[in-house]
Amino acid sequence: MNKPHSLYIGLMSGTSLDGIDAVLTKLDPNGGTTLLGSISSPFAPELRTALLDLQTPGHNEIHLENQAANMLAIAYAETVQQLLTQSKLKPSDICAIGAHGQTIRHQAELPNQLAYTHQTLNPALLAELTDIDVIADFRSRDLAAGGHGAPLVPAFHAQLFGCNKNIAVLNVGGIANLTLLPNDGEVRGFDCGPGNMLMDAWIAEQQGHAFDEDGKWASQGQVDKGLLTRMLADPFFSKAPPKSTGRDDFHLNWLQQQVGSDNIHAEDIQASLLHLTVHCALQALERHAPQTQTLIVCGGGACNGALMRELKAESHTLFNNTLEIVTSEALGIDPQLVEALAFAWLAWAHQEKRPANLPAVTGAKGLRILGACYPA
Ligand SMILES: Nc1ncnc2c1ncn2[C@@H]1O[C@H](COP(=O)(O)OP(=O)(O)OP(=O)(O)O)[C@@H](O)[C@H]1O
Ligand SMILES: CC(=O)N[C@H]1[C@@H]2OC[C@@H](O2)[C@@H](O)[C@@H]1O[C@H](C)C(=O)O
Repeated sequence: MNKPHSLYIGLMSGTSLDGIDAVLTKLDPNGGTTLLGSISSPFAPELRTALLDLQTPGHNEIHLENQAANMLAIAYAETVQQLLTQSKLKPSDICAIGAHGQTIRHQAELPNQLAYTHQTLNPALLAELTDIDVIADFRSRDLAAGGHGAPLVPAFHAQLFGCNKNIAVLNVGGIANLTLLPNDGEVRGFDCGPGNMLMDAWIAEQQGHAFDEDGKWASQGQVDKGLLTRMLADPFFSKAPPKSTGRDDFHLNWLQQQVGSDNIHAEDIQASLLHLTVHCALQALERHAPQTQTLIVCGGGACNGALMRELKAESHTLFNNTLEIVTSEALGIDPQLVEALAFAWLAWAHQEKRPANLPAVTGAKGLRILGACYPA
């Protein structure tokens, strides 16, 4: 605290489980962000397996979870070290690290029970290894105040993209989430359904690839109308916000149940999953912000050419050719770094004692300061 600079590091490892996105940013006194450097490091296979195994309940979870939390802290610390070396900086130059951790459970609505969410990470070890203040556990306080603890990026999207136009931001990560930035109203946002996660899971199961490069495999298939209809009948899609989801709700078993005993070609399943992602996002946008003029796409899905083409094609029908769709790249922001930038900003907000949740988004009963600090 009280460092002369306002340099922050943001560390994000999201629901795709593809690795760590790290950014070094300079924060101005109003929360304006200037990106100074970035690194993306894929997870080592054993760490990815350990984190993936924890997504479903299993034997000896407490031990396994703590081991994974330690491994993740070590992987985060190595990434921070690379970022410092690359930027020719030392730990004392950095105000704080905002570290998301890995979501392994997200139970934001439990009938007759208190809700919870859990991002695994050993933040004390990360502070010890880096000698930098670490801010972690950003979601719990919002949940304690009755919110979903997610999505948290809408406040940052408002800061980054401004609120004076009818803009929406679509993050297509493992899960897809929308931020609505109307020019005359409150910032809103919610998770709209699966992003890349089911497509990743299906191509991994069928072909052993981590993801469908540029959506090429999906492009070889046709949407299966029966499968699409069954998938869209999942109650999550018709729920009103606030709403959030994760691997707890959408996973390979969920897909296999929807396919059932139908004999559908594997590439048609992939095409249907791509269409599901596109359709759910645009339908939610049309339902909640039909006046939107520009949709900014970020997250790894922005790098999927087939997904971007289908978003544009489907929007012509739903929005009558009035919706412009761009990736954040067009605005000079790497789509894959937006969430890591958000966690640097959330760390800044914590250190500045500024509330960073949006009750209109998460459903919390009030504004709250997010995160817990582990001093260097
Ligand atoms: N060139 C590409 N072609 C197709 N898909 C891609 C490409 N590059 C990235 N992706 C997709 O983006 C995913 C990673 O996206 P991202 O890093 O935004 O997710 P995340 O941050 O883990 O998820 P979330 O936002 O839900 O927390 C990959 O798993 C893959 O599905
Ligand atoms: C519980 C959790 O980790 N949720 C993630 C996930 O990934 C995308 C979407 O679902 C979003 O709600 C959230 O992440 C971003 C960073 C958020 O909080 O805004």
